[in-house]
Amino acid sequence: MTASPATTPPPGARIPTQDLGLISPDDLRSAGIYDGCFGCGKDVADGLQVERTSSDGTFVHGHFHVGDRHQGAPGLAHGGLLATAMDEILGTAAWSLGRMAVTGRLETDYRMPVPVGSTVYLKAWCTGVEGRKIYLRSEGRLNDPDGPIAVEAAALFVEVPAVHFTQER
Ligand SMILES: CCCCC/C=C\C/C=C\C/C=C\C/C=C\CCCC(=O)SCCNC(=O)CCNC(=O)[C@H](O)C(C)(C)COP(=O)(O)OP(=O)(O)OC[C@H]1O[C@@H](n2cnc3c(N)ncnc32)[C@H](O)[C@@H]1OP(=O)(O)O
Repeated sequence: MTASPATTPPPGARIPTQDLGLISPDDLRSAGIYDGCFGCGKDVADGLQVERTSSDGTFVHGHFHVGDRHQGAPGLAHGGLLATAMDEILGTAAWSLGRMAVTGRLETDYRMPVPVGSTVYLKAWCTGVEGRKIYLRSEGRLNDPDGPIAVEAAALFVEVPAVHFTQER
């Protein structure tokens, strides 16, 4: 992955090990908080419906199925949707560290076309934290957790206060 300086942690940035586990859409729904995410909302018919499957303090994993509604070129996934999938799993990795954070910068490398009908297996991990800045990487593999890398990303997430998500911001 060719990451820019903005998404590369500075020397000495620490890598946190805290793992709060996955916050699933079901958790959010039952808490009455949130059900409308384009990336993971189960009831968002045209969304990606990314399913998060595990978190072990280093890596978070998930997957999604590429449907007709995700097409760009005929029969192939749209690149913007693949970037969205990267954003989703990167955000999951940041939040599973107990950090309320939003995407500041997202860089994506597309390595292979992703056909409609594929399942993309997602993985993300933190490469360093400095102050409010959280550096992360992710990858999406084709049709198998160990399949070829079709898309990969580097990102800078920035920690924000809860008011970021309210009308009062
Ligand atoms: C997000 C999910 C919400 C859901 C909530 C509900 C339930 C949660 C449950 C589960 C969550 C699980 C998973 C999450 C899933 C998906 C994640 C999706 C994430 C998104 O899809 S989220 C939407 C897109 N996102 C935005 O909508 C952000 C808009 N934006 C801003 O809100 C501000 O722009 C902000 C806050 C980014 C910074 O603003 P600010 O004023 O607070 O701080 P400031 O500007 O000082 O930046 C501080 C330091 O970051 C550096 N920095 C900032 N941006 C940079 C850039 N682009 N390039 C290089 N460096 C950058 C500065 O250079 C400085 O660095 P330094 O400290 O060294 O000077």
